[in-house]
Amino acid sequence: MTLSLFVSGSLGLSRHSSRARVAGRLPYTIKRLSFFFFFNHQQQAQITPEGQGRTYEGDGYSPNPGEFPGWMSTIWSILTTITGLSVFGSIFSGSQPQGLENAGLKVLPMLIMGSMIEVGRRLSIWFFQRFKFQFYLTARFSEGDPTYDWIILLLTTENVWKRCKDFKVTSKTSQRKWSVAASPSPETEHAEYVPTYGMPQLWRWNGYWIEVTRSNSPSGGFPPFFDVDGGRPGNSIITLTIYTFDMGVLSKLVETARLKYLEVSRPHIIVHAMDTMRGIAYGNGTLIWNNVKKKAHRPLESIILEDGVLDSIIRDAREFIAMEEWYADAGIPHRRGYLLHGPPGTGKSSTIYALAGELGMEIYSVSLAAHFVDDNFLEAAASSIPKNSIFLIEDIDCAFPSREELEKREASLQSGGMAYLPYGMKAPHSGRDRVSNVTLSGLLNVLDGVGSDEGKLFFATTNYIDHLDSALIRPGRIDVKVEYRLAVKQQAAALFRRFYPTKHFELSTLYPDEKIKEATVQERIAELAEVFAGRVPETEFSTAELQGYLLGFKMDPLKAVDGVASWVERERVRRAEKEQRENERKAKATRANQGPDPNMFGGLSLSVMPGPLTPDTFEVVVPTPSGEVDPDVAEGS
Ligand SMILES: Nc1ncnc2c1ncn2[C@@H]1O[C@H](COP(=O)(O)OP(=O)(O)OP(=O)(O)O)[C@@H](O)[C@H]1O
Repeated sequence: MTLSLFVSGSLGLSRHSSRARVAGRLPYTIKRLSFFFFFNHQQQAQITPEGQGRTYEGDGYSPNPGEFPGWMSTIWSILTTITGLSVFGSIFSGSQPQGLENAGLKVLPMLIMGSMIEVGRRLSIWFFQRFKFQFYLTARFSEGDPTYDWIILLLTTENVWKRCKDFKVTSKTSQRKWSVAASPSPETEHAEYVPTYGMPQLWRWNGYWIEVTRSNSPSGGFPPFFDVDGGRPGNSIITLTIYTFDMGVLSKLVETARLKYLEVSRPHIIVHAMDTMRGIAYGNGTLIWNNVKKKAHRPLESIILEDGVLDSIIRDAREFIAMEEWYADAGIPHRRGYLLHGPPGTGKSSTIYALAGELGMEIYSVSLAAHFVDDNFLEAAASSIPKNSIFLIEDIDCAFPSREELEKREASLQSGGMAYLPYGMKAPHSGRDRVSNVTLSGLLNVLDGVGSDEGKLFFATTNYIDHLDSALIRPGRIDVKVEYRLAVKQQAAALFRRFYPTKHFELSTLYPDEKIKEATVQERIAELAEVFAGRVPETEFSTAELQGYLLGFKMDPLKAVDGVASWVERERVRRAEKEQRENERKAKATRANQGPDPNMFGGLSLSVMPGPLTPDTFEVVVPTPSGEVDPDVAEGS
């Protein structure tokens, strides 16, 4: 009775309520109780980091199956079923109040029991949640973000996945894959073993227990036809659950991972690009700098430029990095833009890679010609690049013609025969007018905006500086312009010396026949280098071309020197022939662009023959796409 009164009171029922009313109000009261506990829980859920193994749906809470002891739920459902049946049975078995009274008397203790069990269950969940929220914190690392690479490297080096039994095996390439050593001598391995990290792992780090899980984010409904490390669609997410009160543990862990990453990647140059397939799949805002390549560190000495050029670039970049505070004080955005321009194969890209290695920076390279890169994508890409990185756009001119170029084309269309093009026919070069979905204003915004802030170096390369819009290369966007030229004699000689390091040669092999002189190997190589450079005409060949020639004589500097003059002649002839072919092609294109002669209709030439116009008196000449007349003339019929 006491218990019954207590429950009645706690349920907000008056002592004067009849038992029937108790039975009637009970479901409502239980609901209210549930709401009370749910409400408390939901408050907590709002401050809970995501991904903690429970689901919150709408405004209700449903613990995941198996999360909380299931026996309580079972007992509760049995009790409520029995109770419900008894109540309804009692109500409908007899219409007399006496019957109802008896039913209430029998059922009430069971109801109370059930309610108490449910209350207990809810309370336990509530305390359990609070305990967990107090004692752990979670951190999520998404693939594509630089922190993902830091953490996965730490997990790999700490052998967190050593119990993993599921691997994806691929052949070794320059693509970075975070594989684990499958044998005692991984250097001799020809394959890479990437754990698929299917099972959660428990890891003890610096005295803290950490639970590591890997999941894949939803692919946004994109068909799962492409593969990721785990062989499943979607962007991989590493979740760390650290059992601690102290938020500092997380930042210490991330910093340790970052330092480890820097240490491991220092011998390489890391180049991030966007993965095409994922670019499409996650073009809806999620950026994936996931195509990561490791390149061998390129020593600065291996870059052969005219005296002082390389030094001045490095000095400028170092000064920029060191003067962050000065920029902030002066209210100038801390960014610096470099444009390296000049003929192909003169060392523009090589300079950037060597510089990245020297400054310990990673390169984030975007191709404006990629079909999934538009203004929004570019802006998001640029702003997701971490501080102290190089943002690189190679061949920036290929994305769009300059305003001047467009005006020229416009004028040519106005004055030329293209005005006569029949409806629906495209100008031959119209497909090349826009090889990119990025607009000039979009690119300017990126260079001015957040993407270029925060200590990032922006590098662009081009073979045609005069094709670039003047707005693009004005100071503030491009601060330093460096011209690369075809090789001068001093570069040819330096390249020769680099090609033939003294340690590989005996003096006897550096002299023809027996005319060996008193000299060191170094002196002899230097002498040969001067002869070589003397035979290479100045600013006629790129460094890459000279390198290509020398590669044919890797161990034979004498032959390289002997053959260079005839190679120069052969190259000149080849170039002249190429130029002639190019001129002919241009002439044909111009003829085609000049439009039809007065006898042309819709691109078809009509030659009217004297006499009456019958099907036998005209011929249809079908121009080929290049503007040439098809030799197979179709006779009118
Ligand atoms: N100045 C140079 N010093 C050393 N190597 C060079 C130099 N120029 C070119 N090379 C060599 O030639 C090859 C191509 O060089 P690189 O890609 O840097 O030229 P680029 O100017 O960027 O060409 P492009 O304009 O076609 O991109 C590389 O293998 C590089 O080693």
